[in-house]
Amino acid sequence: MTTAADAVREAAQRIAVVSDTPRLDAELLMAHAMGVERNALLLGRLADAVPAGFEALVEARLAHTPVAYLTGTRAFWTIDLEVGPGALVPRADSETLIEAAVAHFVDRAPTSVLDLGTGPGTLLLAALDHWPQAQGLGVDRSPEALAFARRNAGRLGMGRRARFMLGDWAAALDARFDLVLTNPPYIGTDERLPQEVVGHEPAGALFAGADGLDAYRLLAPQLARLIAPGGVAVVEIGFTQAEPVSALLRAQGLSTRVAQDLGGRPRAIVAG
Ligand SMILES: C[S@@+](CC[C@H](N)C(=O)[O-])C[C@H]1O[C@@H](n2cnc3c(N)ncnc32)[C@H](O)[C@@H]1O
Repeated sequence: MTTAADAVREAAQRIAVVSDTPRLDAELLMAHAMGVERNALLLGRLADAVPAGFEALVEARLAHTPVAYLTGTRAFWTIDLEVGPGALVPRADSETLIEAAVAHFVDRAPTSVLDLGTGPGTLLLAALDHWPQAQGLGVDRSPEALAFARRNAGRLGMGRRARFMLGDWAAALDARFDLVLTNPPYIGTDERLPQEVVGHEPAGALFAGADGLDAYRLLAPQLARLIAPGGVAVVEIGFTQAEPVSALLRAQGLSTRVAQDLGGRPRAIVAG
């Protein structure tokens, strides 16, 4: 009999053609097909028979579908988020923004958080999980993404602390917030991306004009009026964008510093 362990091994070999993390992908798909956490696989369920549905998941992965769209969830910071087509898959690099915010609020906790371009609620819900007394607002122009965000807030027991609004960045807002988080689209329109990204994730979450800076040009003046006294904005950047984005923020009278991701690359601008 082919065991789940055999099937994971074989699937990983096939998935290696489309993924840099084939063994992890195969294990996540097997855990999903079995209806268990990946940890349960590592604890021995790989001796089980291959569940129905595993092969279809592998086929979809070979067609470049992101693993998170197949399993329906993605871990981010301390929370698990429900994700699917219509919402960007949260990236580990974006945890740099939460780390930078935690480093800023050493002596006090933020009570109000704004997440511009919230997608499935990623940065807002991670921040509210970290600061249980805080409340917040997530804005996105994508109704599909906001549907995921609202479901995630409910699933995580944050339905009363997290509100979500359909909108064009902060155009409709006049309040100030202790913490403003944003990871807007920042890819230049000519940049080449992997098939699993361009073929599956929403273009409106990725691209921002020829130089990738269009969203920052709109956001910079808005951020300057949104930050409460003593507060801070933390803005994700592509690793070549520290200079131009800092310049846009400084032109609005904000002071800036760069925060690096775990790979030591510039990943966020902290502005206040
Ligand atoms: C890179 S994704 C980040 C999503 C989410 N914050 C995350 O990390 O998973 C950028 C998000 O900004 C949203 N967005 C793009 N343009 C926008 C606009 N003008 N106003 C509001 N949201 C916008 C997209 O729909 C998308 O959800």
